[in-house]
Amino acid sequence: MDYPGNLFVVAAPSGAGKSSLVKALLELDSRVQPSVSHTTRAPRGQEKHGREYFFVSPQEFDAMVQADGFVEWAHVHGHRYGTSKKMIEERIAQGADVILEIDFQGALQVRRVFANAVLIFILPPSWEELRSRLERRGEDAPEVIELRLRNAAEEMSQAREFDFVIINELFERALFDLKAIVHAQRLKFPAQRRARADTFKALNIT
Ligand SMILES: Nc1nc2c(ncn2[C@@H]2O[C@H](COP(=O)(O)OP(=O)(O)O)[C@@H](O)[C@H]2O)c(=O)[nH]1
Ligand SMILES: Nc1ncnc2c1ncn2[C@@H]1O[C@H](COP(=O)(O)OP(=O)(O)O)[C@@H](O)[C@H]1O
Repeated sequence: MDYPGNLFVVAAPSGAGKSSLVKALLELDSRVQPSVSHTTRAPRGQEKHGREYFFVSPQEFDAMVQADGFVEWAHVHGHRYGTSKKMIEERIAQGADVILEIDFQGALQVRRVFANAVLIFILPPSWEELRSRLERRGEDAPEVIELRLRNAAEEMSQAREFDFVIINELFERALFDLKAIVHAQRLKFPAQRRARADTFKALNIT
């Protein structure tokens, strides 16, 4: 199905900088809306229910799975995370651009349902830098950091399945790349024709 809005899916190993990049994009571009996932993990420091995630119990998560409420869901770092199907479909049907920040398993599942989804993978410049970002962030216990680093190798081996890869070395450069991908998607023929209907009509382009 061809929706008027675009769907962007961003995946990366934990600590590569995906949340920071998506947050900066959202501040710059009001046409992009975040999708808020459901998770069984506990909130961290400043996180709020309904803002970073919908924090739900394993039983509530099971009920959504049974009701076919997720476009995708996966086990990540010992917890379950899922994307509500209804929330995405409604918004891209209304012409909004929606961005998902999910793990690689989920990203590949989303593409099976929304064939036009744009898959973007964020890589850190090195293993040393990935570790030091996780440590500097100061949100996770040492054993959680070790688990995330062990999972990162598997996650990164999937990068070739994605449409675009951004190396997040210099933050501003990586943000520029992310903006360029979003912008290029909007310039594709059907989107451009919808956005500039008057011009297309004046030029007799159907
Ligand atoms: N499949 C899937 N993965 C998700 C979803 N929401 C978040 N994730 C992923 O779960 C992982 C853990 O996220 P989080 O606990 O917030 O820690 P982070 O890695 O520091 O962002 C990350 O790889 C997220 O991209 C979702 O709805 N579906
Ligand atoms: N290009 C960058 N250079 C240095 N530090 C960065 C860069 N991008 C992100 N960070 C920092 O690295 C840490 C992890 O970033 P975060 O966005 O939380 O990663 P993720 O969402 O991929 O787990 C944060 O403390 C963030 O401020």
